[in-house]
Amino acid sequence: MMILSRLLGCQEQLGFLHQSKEELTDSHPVVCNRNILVELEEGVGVAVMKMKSPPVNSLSLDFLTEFSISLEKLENDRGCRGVILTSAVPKIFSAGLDIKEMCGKSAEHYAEFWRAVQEMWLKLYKSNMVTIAAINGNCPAGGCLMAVSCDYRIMAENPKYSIGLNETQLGIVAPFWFKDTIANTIGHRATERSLQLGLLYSASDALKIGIVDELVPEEKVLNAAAATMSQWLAIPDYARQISKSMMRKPTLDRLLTHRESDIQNFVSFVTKDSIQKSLQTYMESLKQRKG
Ligand SMILES: CC/C=C\C/C=C\CCCC/C=C/C(=O)SCCNC(=O)CCNC(=O)[C@H](O)C(C)(C)COP(=O)(O)OP(=O)(O)OC[C@H]1O[C@@H](n2cnc3c(N)ncnc32)[C@H](O)[C@@H]1OP(=O)(O)O
Repeated sequence: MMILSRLLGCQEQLGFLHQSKEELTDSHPVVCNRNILVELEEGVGVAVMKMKSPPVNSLSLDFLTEFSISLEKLENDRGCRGVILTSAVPKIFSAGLDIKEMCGKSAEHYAEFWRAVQEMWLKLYKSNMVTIAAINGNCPAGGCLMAVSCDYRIMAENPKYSIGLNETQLGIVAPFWFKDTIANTIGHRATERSLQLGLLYSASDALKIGIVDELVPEEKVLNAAAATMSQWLAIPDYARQISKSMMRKPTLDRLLTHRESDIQNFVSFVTKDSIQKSLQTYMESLKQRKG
């Protein structure tokens, strides 16, 4: 019930009510949501989802809810066959899960938050559409999860940007389905090293290890994503979708089977004093780094 009311509440915020006339008459309909801008190029059947939640596109409960609803809308739109996921915030793809959602809140809140994280991943990983991440900025932890859940990743070749699952550096643990998703991308051994050490890879190292598929100059990321999209869309949908599902279903089923226990694990993990302390110390270190 709580989730339903949040979804309904969010649908109002989603801004279908706030579209300007220009946006509606444009041949590229734009939906201006609070955290995500969705632009569907109807003739081509490709949507661009631009995350725009400054300063760092952190994945808050509101953001995740909006993301899942937006993706579902595209999924149900027969005119949309592909999605490019990118950021409208300079230098940041996404800073990952919003740490504030994991600090000093109730057990009920943590459970609701974690269900929303699961939902985002389930929707993205099982999408029938072609999904391409156009990574135009830093991409740690939950941001990396989003990227590796797509079918293909193109990253800006900027030495200042990094990508990876750095959870252990915060004193927390990436859950099994984060691990499965990255292992399906870079293999078991590289995942073991990557997870234990909480490695963040530079763009060039990310290409070498296979977290990303291609590097291009920053200003060409979106064009490169569009070019790759047209190659993938040249394959008949049905054959491609069955192949995708064949590869991903066991990983999806594992979370679906253990969804409730995964939420309980998260809640009991995150409510530990030691974990709360680690997360608070990490947030403070982020603030101090600035000063
Ligand atoms: C047994 C296991 C069972 C179950 C599982 C249990 C547990 C948990 C699993 C949880 C999995 C977690 C996944 C995650 O995604 S955790 C988040 C990890 N993210 C990071 O480590 C990134 C942190 N951020 C950065 O490194 C930098 O901010 C970044 C992205 C490189 C950008 O740098 P910069 O442009 O310089 O910006 P600032 O650092 O100055 O940040 C601006 C502003 O944003 C705040 N902020 C940054 N990141 C986050 C975040 N992830 N959440 C919330 N807030 C964030 C930062 O503090 C600044 O705030 P201020 O108020 O000072 O302006």
